[in-house]
Amino acid sequence: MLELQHVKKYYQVGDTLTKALDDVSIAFRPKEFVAILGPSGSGKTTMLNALGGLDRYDSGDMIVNGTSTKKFKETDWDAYRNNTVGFIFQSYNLIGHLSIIDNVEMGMTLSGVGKAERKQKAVAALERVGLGQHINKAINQLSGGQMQRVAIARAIVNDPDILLCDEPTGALDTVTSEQIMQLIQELSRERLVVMVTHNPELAHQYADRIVEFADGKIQQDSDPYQESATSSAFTLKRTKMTFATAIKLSFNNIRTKKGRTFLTAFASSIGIIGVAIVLSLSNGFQKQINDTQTETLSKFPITISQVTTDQSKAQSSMSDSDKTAKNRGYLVAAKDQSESAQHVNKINTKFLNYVKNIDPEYSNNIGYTRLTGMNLLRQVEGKVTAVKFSNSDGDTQSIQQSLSSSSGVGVSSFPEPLTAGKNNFLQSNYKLLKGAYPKTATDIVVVVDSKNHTNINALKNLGFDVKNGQKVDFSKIIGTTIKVASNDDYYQKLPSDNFIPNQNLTSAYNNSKHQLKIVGVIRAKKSTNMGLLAPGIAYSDKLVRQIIQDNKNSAIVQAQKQSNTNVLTGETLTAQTKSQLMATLGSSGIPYSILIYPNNFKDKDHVLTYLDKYNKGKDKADKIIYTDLAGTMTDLTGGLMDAITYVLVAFAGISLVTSMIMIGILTYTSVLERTKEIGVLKALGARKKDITRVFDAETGILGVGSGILGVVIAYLATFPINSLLYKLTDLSNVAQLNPVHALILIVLSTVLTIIGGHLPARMASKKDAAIALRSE
Ligand SMILES: Nc1ncnc2c1ncn2[C@@H]1O[C@H](COP(=O)(O)OP(=O)(O)OP(=O)(O)O)[C@@H](O)[C@H]1O
Repeated sequence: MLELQHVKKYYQVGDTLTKALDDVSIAFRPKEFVAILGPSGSGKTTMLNALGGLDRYDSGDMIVNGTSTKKFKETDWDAYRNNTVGFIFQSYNLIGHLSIIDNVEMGMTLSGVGKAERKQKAVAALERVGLGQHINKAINQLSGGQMQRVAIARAIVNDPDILLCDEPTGALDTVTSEQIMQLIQELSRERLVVMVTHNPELAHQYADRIVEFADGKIQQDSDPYQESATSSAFTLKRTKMTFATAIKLSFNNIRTKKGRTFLTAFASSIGIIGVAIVLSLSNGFQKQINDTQTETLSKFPITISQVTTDQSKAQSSMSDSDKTAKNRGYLVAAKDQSESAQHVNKINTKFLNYVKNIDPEYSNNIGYTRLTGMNLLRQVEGKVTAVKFSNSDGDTQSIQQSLSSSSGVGVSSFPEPLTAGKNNFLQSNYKLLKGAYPKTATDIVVVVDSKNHTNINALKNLGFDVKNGQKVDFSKIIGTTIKVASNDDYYQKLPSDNFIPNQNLTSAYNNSKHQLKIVGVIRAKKSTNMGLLAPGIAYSDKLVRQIIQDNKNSAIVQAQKQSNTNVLTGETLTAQTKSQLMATLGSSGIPYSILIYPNNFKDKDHVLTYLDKYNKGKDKADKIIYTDLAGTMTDLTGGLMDAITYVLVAFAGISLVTSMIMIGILTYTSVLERTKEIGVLKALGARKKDITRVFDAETGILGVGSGILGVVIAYLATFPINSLLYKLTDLSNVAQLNPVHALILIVLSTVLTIIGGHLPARMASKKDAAIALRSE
């Protein structure tokens, strides 16, 4: 039934050659009890391992049931060990972290026997070896003899044809040894039993046949057997461990080392914690920024100025500014960078009408800044005095004006809604501190900042006698009236054809058609945050339009139109300064800049699309370039946030890799620790793949565990982080862990740890079963 033919197995270690099996030929009967005797190191175990398919030999052949094993593949050997052979070892080789039943069932589990059948067979085998009453004990609660009985039950549960025993009583006392020998003798009535022993008495007492070994050779055989050439069909049932079994094995193993596993999972979760916190913070900050943007930046208008900067040109010139050209022996006369990026927007009536036709659903407020001067007169202590709406004490006005007209911040005229009653700019952005919101074109308001300050120059320029820091009661200001004189009343023509302000302002004052009145004091709402209107006086654009209407055909405008010198000062004018002066005098309805206030952040896109449509098919020079300050800021902060996140995630990622290496080391340790178990599993017929699977399952469990642990810790950490951030920055709930990120991180942790543990797992699977079993 089993035969070795000229089997040789040599070990070459350094210079010494050990002939563990030196041309061994021996045949066994299907049912007999063979004892192998011999001195230590004579090759007994080597032969037993060869018979059990645990170890390969250098030459010769083994015949099983008339079939040569020369053509056996790895999986055939696995199946052979699983179906045909049962092993009993001196040191029992039970898997400590599994129950008695699980140990006995393992071989069947590997060959895919169903659960009920497994249980029934395992219980029967345990009863057979006399352990029926101890089934529920843990392995470490059993005596040596009982453990050996479990091992015997495990060996015979699959009813193998061959039982191989390597000094089964070597570790047992005399009485127990006798019992075990009786049991083995009983089993040999149904099958072939080959037992290696050092004990000649026991061998002679129980065995049917004694084979004596020395120096790798059979010295004596008490009952040799000649195998007749039978060739009965010999089929092997393939083994295959299910993933569930792998998980169960690993899970049980992990359970026996709870403390260590927890520490490892915690240590390797630090990477995940790092990444999760970084992500949740950047997530939260981005959200905060977005909220602030939608809330505050949406209040920023889209501005269209007569002179603007072409951002695309400005940027491209910036990016190649660091390239140094070679000395070519000439220089280039070139425009200044900012000048060459300058674009003149041809704002004309057609474009003004286009803007006016914007859908009020998207933007209901359109403001204008104009250069138009107003001839303001006020009666201060009975005397008519020229006053002005201005925040400056000198002539710096124009710089401030052009700045505010291109950014939309700090302007003095407020837009009136396209559709009344809806989305009113003043009412939605400004709080009334006293008085009333303006109703008519001649109603003006005083704007104060969050500290209730207003610009002192604005008050001084209106004829109020105030000192820095002086408190002025609302009642002193509200109700103040100012008159607007027409150009014709305000300016008088000299015989020299030049104009000067009228000496008799009283008649101009009395002739005035427009009486302005300060009706209220307003302050930007908290949610607005942004001083769109400069502290000081704010008036409606409608007022300015009326003044332009009045002055368009005034004498001074007519005269200035004809002349290339300033009709007030006699200065020579360039085309540009002339048109500026004309605008100041109120000659044209074309504003210096247009400010479009979108109703909210989302509507801004619609507004931009609407503006882009105007440019379609137009020449570059005829295009209208707008400035979207809010958009520029959004892009900037978004990009910045992304960059910071990438850097931080990269740092945290390093600790992820560290975790991965750690898991690798841990799996390696585990492989070393479980070498014996690997040997046992192989002896039971586990394939290489199955062994890999067991360790992959273990690292998988560890990966999922550390991923979940990391995510949970990171989630818990967001609470103290948030309360700290709240104390520091007043921002609430900044750190927010995105569930999708959490899930991705768990998957990532699992994948990384499996990768980290896979190499040691592969190593484990390649371990030589015979060597693994010899390990202590
Ligand atoms: N992996 C190995 N590498 C080198 N030599 C080995 C290896 N395994 C076994 N040997 C040698 O092969 C010889 C036979 O060993 P084996 O274990 O088969 O002897 P044994 O008769 O079973 O000894 P014992 O009764 O002490 O268990 C010994 O000299 C041993 O040192």
